[in-house]
Amino acid sequence: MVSPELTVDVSPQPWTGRFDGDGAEHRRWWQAVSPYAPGADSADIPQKASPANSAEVPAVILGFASDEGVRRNKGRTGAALAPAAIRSALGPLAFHLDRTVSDAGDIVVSDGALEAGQVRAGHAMTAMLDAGHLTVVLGGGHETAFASYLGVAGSDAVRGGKRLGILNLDAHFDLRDEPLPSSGTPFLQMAGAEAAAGRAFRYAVVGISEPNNTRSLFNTADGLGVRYLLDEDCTAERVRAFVADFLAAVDVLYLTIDLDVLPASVAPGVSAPAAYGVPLPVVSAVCRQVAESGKLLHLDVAELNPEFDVDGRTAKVAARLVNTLLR
Ligand SMILES: N=CN[C@@H](CCC(=O)O)C(=O)O
Ligand SMILES: [Mn+2]
Ligand SMILES: [Mn+2]
Repeated sequence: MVSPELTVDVSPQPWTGRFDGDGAEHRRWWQAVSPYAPGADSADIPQKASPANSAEVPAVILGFASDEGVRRNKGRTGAALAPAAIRSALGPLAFHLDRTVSDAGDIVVSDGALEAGQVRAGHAMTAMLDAGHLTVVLGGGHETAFASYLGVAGSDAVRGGKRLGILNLDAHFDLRDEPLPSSGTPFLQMAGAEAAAGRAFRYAVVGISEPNNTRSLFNTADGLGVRYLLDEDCTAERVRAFVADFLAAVDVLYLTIDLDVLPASVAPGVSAPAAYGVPLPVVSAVCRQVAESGKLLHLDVAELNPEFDVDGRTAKVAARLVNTLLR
């Protein structure tokens, strides 16, 4: 198999964390993660390309260091620092995973060059997906989601006819109709791209805050057939049933977590903190449910803003959710 090209702006940096020993029983993320080398791991061995157990699919992490989407959306910038902050929070965590994890480094969005960065990240992701990896993108503002979509939409799985579902954990629809793409527009961009590709747009959102989305955004969501649960309706039981229904209607899932879905006390380090929010145990249960479905193709975590974080609280939550999804 020919190794796919990978061009990133920042190569993988060393991971750090507490050292308890070299043995497997002492292993933490910083000891387990290796630099991504296209073609080097078991995913490229044909008989291992589709492991029977989805918990053994190798994962690869890619950072999307971008402030431009939030800047264009008139929010508080700082999310470009998030990939490094999430890696720092992941590094010391005990490693209980059955899969390998590698780090491909970062795509860096320079001022104004959002669209080009999204395309570059998408290409890198598609190559990783087609080599048999579970891809994990660390944003960036929620403009990260359109980069993720480009990667997923270009994959053999989706081009080959697998029904794609996009599940967003978010206080916002991010269906804004604006002249320029931003952190507020990615899912309307996806709706247009899916229509152009002749595919159904399957988009569901858990955690919508009614006072933080205008009537116009609700109308757009209704017009596109978007399924959603309001934050106040997010009991564990209702969320579980909602996610199960959505999963049943798709073959592969792209899960995107906008950390502002969580209460501001749990996730203060975001551009737009949530006054209400979905409790962490409910969000964590969704992650477990998605992981156990075996349908997870790609995930990303967006909107962490380390400049407004408190004691790294939001970064730690992001790391914990990534760990749960890969477990
Ligand atoms: N990523 C997008 N976020 C929200 C921001 C809302 C706000 O700033 O209040 C949106 O565009 O709706
Ligand atoms: Mn969002
Ligand atoms: Mn949001």
